[in-house]
Amino acid sequence: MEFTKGHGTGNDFVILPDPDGALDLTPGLVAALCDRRRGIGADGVLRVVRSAKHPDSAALAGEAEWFMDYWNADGSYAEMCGNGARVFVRYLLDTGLATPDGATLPVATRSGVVRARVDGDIIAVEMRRPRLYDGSTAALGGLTLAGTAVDVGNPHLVCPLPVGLDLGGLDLTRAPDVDPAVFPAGVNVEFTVPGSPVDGADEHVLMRVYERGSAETLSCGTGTCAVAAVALRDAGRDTGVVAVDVPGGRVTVTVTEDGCWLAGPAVLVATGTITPTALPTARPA
Ligand SMILES: N[C@@H](CCC[C@H](N)C(=O)O)C(=O)O
Repeated sequence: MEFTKGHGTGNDFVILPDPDGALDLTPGLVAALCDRRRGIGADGVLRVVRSAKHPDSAALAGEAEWFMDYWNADGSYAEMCGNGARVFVRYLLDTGLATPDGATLPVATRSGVVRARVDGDIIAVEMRRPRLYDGSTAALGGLTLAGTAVDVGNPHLVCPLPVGLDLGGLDLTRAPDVDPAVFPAGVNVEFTVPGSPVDGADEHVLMRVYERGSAETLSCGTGTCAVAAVALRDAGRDTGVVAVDVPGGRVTVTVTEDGCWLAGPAVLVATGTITPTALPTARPA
């Protein structure tokens, strides 16, 4: 089984080419591949399959040739992965499965078709405009933090920290407790503090994230979109450009009237061959 390893601002993925959808990809195999000591190690898996060849994307085959079959490290599915989409596009281009023609490149996901633009090292994807819902809370380490629920195709809870709380001091070695009535399918939880002004950005935010299905990651693209939308709302704006610093680097989020562009580096670092029989015993998600 061939693989490529790639990342977007440190959010890392095992990429599996499977154009005809022939691979029997199970939650156990995904978890084994993502195991950082016994497998390859990653926050998630991106299977590269023709849209026409996968039941979740066949209806989108007329709009996008390739389907990003995204899985979290624990073997669960997610509807959308912003950094994954950017790395997926890097893979399509570098392997010649798609050709940059100056226009946007469509990619099918479980949350619909996203469009990508390439500018050298930077890959930007346009996703849906984040939808802001009611407040909820996240509890960790004896703190209960207020946040805003945000839908970016997948669920998020954005919690700006009260003044005086240190972002780096949060213990994200375990999942924050959230309200299961508000998030019955789980949620990605972002914690933020304001940053100092950045040229070309209307707002600047520093963020850490605890991802559903992957634990703390160095970056979460959809999370940065959720954070940007909340920062703009709190600044009294509907649209704008937000620089978001994550532990793995910086992305730029541009919220428009009808969408949200996520831009940042996307890098492929290795290719190789997996020995499936040597992987840790498949375990259920
Ligand atoms: N890291 C991703 C989000 C991946 C999915 C998430 N863990 C979920 O379960 O919703 C991103 O870059 O958006």
